[in-house]
Amino acid sequence: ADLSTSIAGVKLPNLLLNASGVNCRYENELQQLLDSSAGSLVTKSATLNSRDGNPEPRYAPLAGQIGSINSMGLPNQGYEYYLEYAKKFDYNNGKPLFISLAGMSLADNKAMCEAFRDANLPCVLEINFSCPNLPGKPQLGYDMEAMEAALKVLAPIIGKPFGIKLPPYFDIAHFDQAAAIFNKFDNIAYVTCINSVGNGLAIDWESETALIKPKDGFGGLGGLMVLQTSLANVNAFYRRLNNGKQVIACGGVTSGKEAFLHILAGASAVQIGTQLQEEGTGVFERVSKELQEIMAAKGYKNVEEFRGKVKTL
Ligand SMILES: CC(C)(C)CCc1c(C(=O)O)[nH]c(=O)[nH]c1=O
Repeated sequence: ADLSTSIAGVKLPNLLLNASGVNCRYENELQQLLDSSAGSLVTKSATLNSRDGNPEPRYAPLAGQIGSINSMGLPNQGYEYYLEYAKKFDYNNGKPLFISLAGMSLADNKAMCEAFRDANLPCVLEINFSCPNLPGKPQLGYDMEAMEAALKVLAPIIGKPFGIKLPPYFDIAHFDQAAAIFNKFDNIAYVTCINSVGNGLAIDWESETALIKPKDGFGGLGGLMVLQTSLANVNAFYRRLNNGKQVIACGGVTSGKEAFLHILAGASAVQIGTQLQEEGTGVFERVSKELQEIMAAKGYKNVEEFRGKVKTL
């Protein structure tokens, strides 16, 4: 079965790719993704200057393989490292390149977007709206006015199709408000739903201790436990976005089954985070095969035949 797809004007031979943040901070990790069965790759969200991130342990899998918790603190090489990588990237290798940006301020996001615009490269920018906002204010993705103000500055600078990485929403009014904002910007080509479910707390019952060190153990939740929230965000934006805007799914994909569900919910591509962290890049081959087996069993030749076709009662 054909798993290829197009996003923001670039063609992915396979709709599976990594979630930003996992196995994508360093060039050697990015090469591992290129050498895998993934159809594309996205870099670790970049900030203006390089960052070490939070003290460890800052990532932990949850017992029973139900998911993960992380408070990495945006460890990355600084945007110029990823700009250089994007300048020497072989765009004829068959897999497109996505670059994630998470400025610590609108000024930082503006400067990074201007640098990528001036370099005029075929890579696709994915702006991480879980980036922090002013102190005391929620992350950008939860501040509708700040999110619209940021897009009014960044969308014209980027000029060409780009994507935004969104935190999960849990209120229908928020789906409505966020989608109405995104529909105002013609060059928002896609949204990636979801980033980790913010500020969970994982505690080990034997040691009576939080699993991760930063933020008193508070961190973003990922993996199978966030699947239903992710499916809802994928489908909510699939139903609300117009003018051909697409949705990339991220959240809870451990096998072909969850990838299939995300496509039913409306996803044009599917990112894998926690399962990639736990299993390694072989996950792309395994999930691709499982998805193709499911499609064959159901008689689907390509994903267009069932994308967004989730039935309701
Ligand atoms: C949470 C932020 C540090 C503000 C952004 C980077 C990020 C991180 C991180 O680097 O801690 N972890 C996630 O699960 N998603 C993210 O978007």
